[in-house]
Amino acid sequence: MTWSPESWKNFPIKQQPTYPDQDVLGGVRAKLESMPPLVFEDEIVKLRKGLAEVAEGRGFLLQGGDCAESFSEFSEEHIQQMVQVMLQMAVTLTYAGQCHVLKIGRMAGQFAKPRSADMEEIDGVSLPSYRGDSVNGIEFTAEARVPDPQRLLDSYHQSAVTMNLLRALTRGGFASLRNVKEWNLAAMAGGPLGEKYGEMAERIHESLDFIEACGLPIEAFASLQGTALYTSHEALLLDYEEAMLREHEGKWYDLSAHFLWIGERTRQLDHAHVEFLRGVENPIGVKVGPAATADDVSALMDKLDPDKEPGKLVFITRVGAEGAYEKLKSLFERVELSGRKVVWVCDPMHGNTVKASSGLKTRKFESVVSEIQAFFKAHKAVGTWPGGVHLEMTGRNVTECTGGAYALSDEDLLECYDTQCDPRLNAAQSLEVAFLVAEELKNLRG
Ligand SMILES: O=C[C@H](O)[C@H](O)COP(=O)(O)O
Ligand SMILES: C=C(OP(=O)(O)O)C(=O)O
Ligand SMILES: [Mn+2]
Repeated sequence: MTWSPESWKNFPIKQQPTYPDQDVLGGVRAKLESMPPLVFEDEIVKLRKGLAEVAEGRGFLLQGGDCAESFSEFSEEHIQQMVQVMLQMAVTLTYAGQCHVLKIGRMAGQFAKPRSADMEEIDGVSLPSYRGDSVNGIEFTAEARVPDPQRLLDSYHQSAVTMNLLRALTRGGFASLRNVKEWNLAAMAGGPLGEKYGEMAERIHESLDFIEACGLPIEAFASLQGTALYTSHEALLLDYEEAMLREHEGKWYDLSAHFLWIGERTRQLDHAHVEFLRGVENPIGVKVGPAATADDVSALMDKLDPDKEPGKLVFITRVGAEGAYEKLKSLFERVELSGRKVVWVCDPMHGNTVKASSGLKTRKFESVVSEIQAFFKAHKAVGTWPGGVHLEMTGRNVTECTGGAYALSDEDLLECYDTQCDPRLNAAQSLEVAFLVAEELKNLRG
């Protein structure tokens, strides 16, 4: 069947809100269609080129951000801290891992959540689950949990403001490599990770002094003056995504973000999400869970990347630490046999969610690290390239995942557990992951 912006409507669809009034939704869709785009075609083309380099083994992708952005946690400080920790992680991977790094935030549009259960029960009261701020409210009341289309417009506006700030923060000044020492977050200062980073930043600073002393002014290198931080989210709400499509030279771009991914719960071949995303020019990610077979992966490649273009398709594996090596190896082998170049990214978060004694969702730092190590080991065995990591993280000093250099315990979780949905690595844990990944990259070369 031929693709059209609306062809997804002919397919079954999962994880969608049921809006009480379709006319209100229609009005919101029309309004979104008339809005300016959040990103531009040329940026998407540039990202695809960057991802093609990663697919060929000449770069590494760092993708990260909140599990769910929210209306209430929105502030300049929150965004700046997220950018800051991503800059710290990227420079760590570049310097210690000696690898060019492409950065994508789960930012400026990550508002919709697929859920394991349709209903949530507390003290015998059962209400529809919270599905992200672009769908309904997190408060446990019947009123808040009714899906409201106006929230799509609110999330569009918050994304636009976030985008504006991201562009300002990454264009120059703050993101210039000359500021490498200033990126060290206050929350980490004095701690083991802050110190480790500080020492590395000092060495980078000295290298820049040396280059300038050789007569090469740093200002002459655009790539050291600022950086590119692309945006991404799960393309879950297809009414929103369709309204953000724009046609350019006969091709369709989803201008709600640079990079879009299909979640583990909505990647069925004959369903609406795969249908919608097969028609857009953006690079596409697909989450790949523990039950995925090599046949599933193979069929997804045929459907989403029929022209076999490196940089188009990104598989984000999230199989869980247990048995990860064997599962991943069989997937990598199949793709290698097909002769295709896809980007393989490790999401060590979503297969490792457990319940703490308090009942809170958490993830153990050691499981996160173990899945990343299995990912690298399996790539080494097959001869394929470990293209990147995908993390749920924040620049704030939250207590949502246990373990790490500060050895957070189950009891510590209650101190600052702020997530809207899944537990995030805090700033120090995120940087610790970056140092460990840098080590893996170095070993791979060595
Ligand atoms: O972020 C991913 C999913 O939306 C999330 O893990 C689902 O959480 P749940 O299992 O609590 O519904
Ligand atoms: C929903 C998510 O993940 P998954 O589809 O892998 O469960 C996510 O990344 O927020
Ligand atoms: Mn999540």
